[in-house]
Amino acid sequence: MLQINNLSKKYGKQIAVDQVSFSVPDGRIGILLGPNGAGKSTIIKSIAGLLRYSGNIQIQEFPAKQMEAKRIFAYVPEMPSLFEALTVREHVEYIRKAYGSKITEEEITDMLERFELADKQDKMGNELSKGMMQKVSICCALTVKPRVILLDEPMVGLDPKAIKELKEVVRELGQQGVTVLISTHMLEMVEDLWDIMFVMEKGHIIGSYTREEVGDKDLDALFFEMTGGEES
Ligand SMILES: Nc1ncnc2c1ncn2[C@@H]1O[C@H](COP(=O)(O)OP(=O)(O)OP(=O)(O)O)[C@@H](O)[C@H]1O
Repeated sequence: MLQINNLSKKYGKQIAVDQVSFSVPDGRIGILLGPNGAGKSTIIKSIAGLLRYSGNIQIQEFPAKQMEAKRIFAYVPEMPSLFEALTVREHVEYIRKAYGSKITEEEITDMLERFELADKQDKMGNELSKGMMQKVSICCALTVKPRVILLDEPMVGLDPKAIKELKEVVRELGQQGVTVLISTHMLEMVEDLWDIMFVMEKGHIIGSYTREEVGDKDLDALFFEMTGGEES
């Protein structure tokens, strides 16, 4: 479970996020949508512990700032940032050891194969394309075996095969009871993926729906209805 209570963030005098509260239950896939400047990245970075903020963020039963929360939480940033001098495999090993993850060798091999990184295991971080870096970043997050995972624009720069795999992985995570939150502009990429959606505008959540509530209504229609036609 991911729970945000009264989250506020100011940059100087400007209020970027104003008393926002929402939660994503266990095993559910949440998506965070909103026009440019709505405050999505500010929320994501607050959850990931990269910004100072006021309010409470809870990861499972732990406050997000506690070590117990950090151990069960993984974050895929919008811009992958890898160690230049570690190979693909070493990135995964590093995370496995740092988190004391119970991921098995077989699971690592399977994950690297799914993201077409198996034959690139010995490439260094600085020898990878942007898309490959993104895939390594995703694999590092999966290596944690998190209970809560946050993905910021995860499909940007990925090829169609990687997008397909990522969607499948996200669905599998949900089935395993992992809580997922995806921030994205690419409505078509998450159309068939989400369980609960949150739409932000000007620092507030202006609407939230569960899949059950909207039936077959498509995500585009819902989004534009709520934002009055502004581009995502
Ligand atoms: N480092 C910063 N310093 C000052 N203002 C900032 C900073 N980062 C964001 N802002 C402001 O906070 C508001 C919310 O920005 P944020 O990046 O969270 O929006 P967003 O919804 O992620 O937008 P986008 O879809 O364009 O990524 C905007 O008005 C933005 O100008």
